[in-house]
Amino acid sequence: MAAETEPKKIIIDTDPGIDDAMAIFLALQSPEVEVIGLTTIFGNVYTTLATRNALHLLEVAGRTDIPVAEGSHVTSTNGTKLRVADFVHGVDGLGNQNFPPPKGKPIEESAASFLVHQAKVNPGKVTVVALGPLTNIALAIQLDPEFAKNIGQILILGGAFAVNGNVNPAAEANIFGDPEAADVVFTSGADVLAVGINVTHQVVLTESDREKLASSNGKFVQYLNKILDVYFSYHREAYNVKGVYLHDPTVVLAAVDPSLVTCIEGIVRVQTSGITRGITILYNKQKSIIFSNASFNVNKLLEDAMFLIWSWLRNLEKDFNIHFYQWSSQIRQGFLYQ
Ligand SMILES: O=c1[nH]cnc2c1ncn2[C@@H]1O[C@H](CO)[C@@H](O)[C@H]1O
Repeated sequence: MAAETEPKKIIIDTDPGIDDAMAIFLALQSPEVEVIGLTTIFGNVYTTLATRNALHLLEVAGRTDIPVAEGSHVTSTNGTKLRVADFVHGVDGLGNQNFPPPKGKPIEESAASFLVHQAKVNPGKVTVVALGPLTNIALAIQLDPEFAKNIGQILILGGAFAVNGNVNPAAEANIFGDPEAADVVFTSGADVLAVGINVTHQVVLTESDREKLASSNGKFVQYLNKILDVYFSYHREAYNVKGVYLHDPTVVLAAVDPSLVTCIEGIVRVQTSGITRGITILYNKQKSIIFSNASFNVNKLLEDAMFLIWSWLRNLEKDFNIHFYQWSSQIRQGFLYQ
């Protein structure tokens, strides 16, 4: 008999957020992972609203057994001038739907302390899926010098590797939200896998995909269909695309099925000042340069989005009860790159 593999324990650090909602539902629908907690952060919304939305999404999913730990309200350098993307996700972060307030409450422990604690009791076994600015993760690293060693892997939705950013030509939104924190994480020595917008902009849920989803009466798809309007409008106006980028779900897929992922390895640093504040620089070691600073550590970048949409749909199909398999051949032909 095949040995049962234990599901991978994940903590989702999140700023919900429409694509965060998709990612959280996707994780809850995937038996390969066990969501052991949500930690919250500013980004798409302020932290207070992120906590409220995280609790709400767990109530929608019927998973109030999962704890929510509230994260930092300020950046890792105590910055209070936060850039919040309500123009992408609506003022409530969930497509302006006026959902009722959640019944549940966050736990007493802070996000950083929850991360430290969980990594300590399950050394090497916990994956953090970081979907917002990296403040909580940097605080965890600063709180416990052992955290970078204890944590299994840190998967990051962030960075714009060799492409323009989405906040400005240099910076991607999550890195821009707290560049100092991002640099702490990339140089921490932890096992870091970054999924930049150079990848996620290839993972598009089109209008016709959405129509197919809408024809399902699954609970998650009905909910997502409601909140997606605002996200579609934003993408049409800002990027002139007839679809939405599946940023956060792509990172969850890298946790659910690492075999989908091809990576390149290199050193990543984040610029923290000037007009390129928030830019992510990858040095992929094609040329041997001797650095005077020996503390650089190697990070991995998700390189290839080829099979991700297919896989995303495969997972949600459990709820959507419709069939998408014919799409995989299209994806193999490379339409993602057109
Ligand atoms: O133009 C933008 N400005 C700010 N945030 C954005 C923009 N486009 C997408 N996102 C949000 O930032 C993360 C990816 O960078 C995603 O969470 C996405 O929803």
